[in-house]
Amino acid sequence: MAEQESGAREPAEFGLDDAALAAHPTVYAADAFAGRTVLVSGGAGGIGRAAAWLLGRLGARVVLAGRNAEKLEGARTAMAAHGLYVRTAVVDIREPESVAALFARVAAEAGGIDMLINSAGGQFPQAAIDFSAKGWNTVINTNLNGTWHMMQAAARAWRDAGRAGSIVNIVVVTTHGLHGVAHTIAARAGVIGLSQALAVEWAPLDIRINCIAPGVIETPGWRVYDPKAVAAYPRSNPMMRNGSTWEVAEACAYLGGPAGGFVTGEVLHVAGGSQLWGETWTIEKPDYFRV
Ligand SMILES: CCC/C=C/C(=O)SCCNC(=O)CCNC(=O)[C@H](O)C(C)(C)COP(=O)([O-])OP(=O)([O-])OC[C@H]1O[C@@H](n2cnc3c(N)ncnc32)[C@H](O)[C@@H]1OP(=O)([O-])[O-]
Ligand SMILES: NC(=O)C1=CN([C@@H]2O[C@H](COP(=O)(O)OP(=O)(O)OC[C@H]3O[C@@H](n4cnc5c(N)ncnc54)[C@H](OP(=O)(O)O)[C@@H]3O)[C@@H](O)[C@H]2O)C=CC1
Repeated sequence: MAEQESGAREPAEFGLDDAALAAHPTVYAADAFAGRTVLVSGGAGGIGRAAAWLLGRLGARVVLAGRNAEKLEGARTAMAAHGLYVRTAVVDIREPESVAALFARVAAEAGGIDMLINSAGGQFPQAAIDFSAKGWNTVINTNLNGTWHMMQAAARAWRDAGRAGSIVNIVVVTTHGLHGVAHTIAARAGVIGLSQALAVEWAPLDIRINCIAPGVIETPGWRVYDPKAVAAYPRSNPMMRNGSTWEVAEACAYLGGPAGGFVTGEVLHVAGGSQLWGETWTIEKPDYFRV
């Protein structure tokens, strides 16, 4: 892979750690989310964790959700030590019953939510022609069906409580330059289309729905990618660098909070322009494309 370099790093080194997330400067006022409750799926992962830290620091009560209780507890402990209000809940977003139980618990223990960030998701790199039925179904179930279960449960809770809400779905860049993850592009394009349909259908319920399409953002999720592919990520966009989870977190605060009050059905790329120029190969680039 001529265009990819060596320089492998350990997955644990990817992204901002809790100490950095506790101290990172923010453009938002310290009380911008005071009185709000935010549920973050994938909240112990890279992007979700940064969003949880930011919104918690801005005064929100935060509920972190994911499958791995130990990971969730690690994130909760770090944030609680900083004086933030954090609760955790185990959920598999692919299972409607698990999602229903999550929302029942959040209603009972936190009085419901005002904002949902769907950051739970992921995929593995593989040439599409080699996808197994199980692999395809896993990625579609996680990213499209799982996100839908979370959105519908949130909307039902808001409708029943007569409460306004906003949803931010973390997707991927679907329109240009991301290769080797066709299953996730199909799933996320589905989430974008769904979000646009629901932005209209649920506007009468005072529910806003937007998506963020991150480009290459350093997180532990990168562990499934070949180190040689990862080494090439900084050259995959016109800004010639990787993005940080904080940059996505601040976009979540904009779209999901009061600043984005008149924005719905939108897709915000936080991708250094990779939706326009550049290529991200998560698998080895075929010789056919080498010029
Ligand atoms: C910068 C680039 C752009 C984007 C970056 C990011 O999003 S990074 C941040 C995002 N974060 C992430 O992406 C997090 C990392 N990703 C993951 O954890 C998983 O890819 C997941 C999201 C599918 C969850 O899976 P899970 O724990 O629910 O399930 P499981 O692990 O048990 O797999 C189920 C089935 O899927 C198949 N299959 C799975 N892997 C491979 C493979 N390498 N090869 C081939 N096939 C594979 C296989 O069929 C397997 O069943 P089997 O044959 O074993 O019986
Ligand atoms: N990092 C990047 O470069 C990019 C990331 N994205 C997307 O952003 C989102 C967040 O990614 P990132 O933070 O990097 O990745 P991480 O892998 O760090 O975080 C993803 C989190 O999702 C949770 N999760 C996965 N499957 C499920 C499930 N079925 N039910 C509940 N939780 C689940 C995992 O938690 P647990 O293990 O506890 O289940 C994990 O902590 C993902 O959708 C990702 O694809 C998009 C473009 C680029």
